[in-house]
Amino acid sequence: MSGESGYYGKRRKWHSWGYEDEGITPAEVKEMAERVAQRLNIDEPVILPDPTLEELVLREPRIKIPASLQPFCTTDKWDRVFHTYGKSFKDLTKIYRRDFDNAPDVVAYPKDEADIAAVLDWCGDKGYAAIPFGGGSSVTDGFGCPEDYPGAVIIDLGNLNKILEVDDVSRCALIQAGILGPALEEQLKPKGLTLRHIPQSWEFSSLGGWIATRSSGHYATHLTHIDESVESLRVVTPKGTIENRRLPGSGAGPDPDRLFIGSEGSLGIITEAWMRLQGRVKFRANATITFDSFYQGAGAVREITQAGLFPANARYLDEQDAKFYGAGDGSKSVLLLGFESADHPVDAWLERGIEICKDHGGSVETKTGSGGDALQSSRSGAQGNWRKQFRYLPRMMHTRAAMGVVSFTFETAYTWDKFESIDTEVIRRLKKAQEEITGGGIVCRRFSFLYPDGPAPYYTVVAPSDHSRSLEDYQALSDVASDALTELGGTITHHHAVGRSFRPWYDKEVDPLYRAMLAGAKNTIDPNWIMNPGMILDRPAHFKMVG
Ligand SMILES: Cc1cc2nc3c(=O)[nH]c(=O)nc-3n(C[C@H](O)[C@H](O)[C@H](O)COP(=O)(O)OP(=O)(O)OC[C@H]3O[C@@H](n4cnc5c(N)ncnc54)[C@H](O)[C@@H]3O)c2cc1C
Repeated sequence: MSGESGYYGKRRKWHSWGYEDEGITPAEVKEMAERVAQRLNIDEPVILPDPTLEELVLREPRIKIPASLQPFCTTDKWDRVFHTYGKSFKDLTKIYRRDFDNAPDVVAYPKDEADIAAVLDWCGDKGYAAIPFGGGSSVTDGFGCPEDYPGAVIIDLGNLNKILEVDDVSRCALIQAGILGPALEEQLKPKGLTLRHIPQSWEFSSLGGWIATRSSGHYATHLTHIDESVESLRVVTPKGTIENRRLPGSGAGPDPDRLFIGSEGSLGIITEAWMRLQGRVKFRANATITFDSFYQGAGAVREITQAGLFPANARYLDEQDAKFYGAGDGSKSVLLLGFESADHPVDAWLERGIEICKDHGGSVETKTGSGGDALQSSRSGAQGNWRKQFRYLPRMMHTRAAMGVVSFTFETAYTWDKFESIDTEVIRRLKKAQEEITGGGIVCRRFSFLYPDGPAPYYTVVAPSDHSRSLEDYQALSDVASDALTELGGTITHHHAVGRSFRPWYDKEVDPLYRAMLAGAKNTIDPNWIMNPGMILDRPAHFKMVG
């Protein structure tokens, strides 16, 4: 059973991104480390070797698996290690520090809802934490087990990986929640349909994880969040199963799906979803446009979004970000603008977008319309480099942890009226903190998603450090960013979820009375507070086990 659950039936690396049989060569690691070291003026980075399973010390499992659950539950070391962490900089640094003090006690690989219900019953009886696991790509500490629980059980949904039904009249499909991005699209392709929800973590993230974290995918505008593609959900909770009705829209009270979308495993386990689909893309048109300054191009991007053009792609990178992704030479901000359709040519939309950019002083570097090979052009030049790095960089992200530099991203959203003032202040505070804490570093940003009323800026922070303090330096810098966003009026997360990492700031962002109302809902369906403790809400101090 160990590690072989899931559609592809093969093991993934537990200390980095990718399958075990996919090699990142030592030369690639060295090249990446040298590039980062050069940009941060580090003379000779010390690159730690990859950790091995043998050298890790785990505490003994604190709990015993009942006989009825043994066929799909395990305490094997590999399984406990693989499911200890997500993939944030903090996680990867702890992995390279060989710190597995808080590994889960048991990992369950349920085949169906009956197995899930049986595990939840067991956890409910004993007070063990029950923690759902989709693709494991959480970057916000989505799985950590609280110390005050007598045991922690990870529920890996990798065996729930099928498309169960396709309604091609309404263009929807019933899909199991544990399916990863590639398997989902593979199974839809013969029907000529697509979900077209492609976060950067697509290869190793699941439908249930996307819904539980309100992820954002391929579309820079319009169908940005997974929320818009959910038609209805089925959720197994400790108190029973909730199945919502399939409806294209409804005015019947608060939306019952919405409570679970973004609940991060704290209310129950999403097992199936009817998802709205689309035809596969036939027409594309795209252009690369440069601007002398980030704020100049931001004006163009705002006007495009407010004109109702809804580009599929409108990644707008500042000078440093463009250089980092190979989309520019570091002297200009770069807008990668793209339109697509399964039904009609989109050249008119691109032309209007370009017109707006030119009004704001933009220069068109490349352009391909529906008549040309827009697919090919999105795979070459600035567009292609960005696309390639977008897929390749996750495979290399452990390098930064291995070399002891600080490297993390964070994202937010706020309204356009506050854009320049918040952005300037966030960068000012981060640069000051970098001077004080790490003696310098890089801060760059892009717009990853756009709304008519505001952008979702995405910041990358890289700073020199060393193995003895990189985690502490990361936390100090990340706290500065989180404090700034909360104080200045942005959200603490646009699409990476709250997790345990951003709970203190989420608690400030959301009205206390609303959180009390959520706690009431949780108490009804999870009276022993076993579901992913610490996510969104904390178990009340006066809590007593029931049942
Ligand atoms: C390299 C990289 C790139 C990323 N790019 C993006 C991006 O472009 N857009 C974006 O939105 N995010 C991105 N992320 C963050 C992450 O991929 C998303 O949060 C994703 O939605 C998590 O899906 P998952 O299946 O991996 O969930 P997991 O990491 O397995 O779980 C995330 C949380 O959801 C809970 N959960 C998982 N499945 C279920 C379920 N079926 N029912 C209830 N709760 C569940 C877990 O308990 C956990 O708390 C990225 C992460 C990495 C490492």
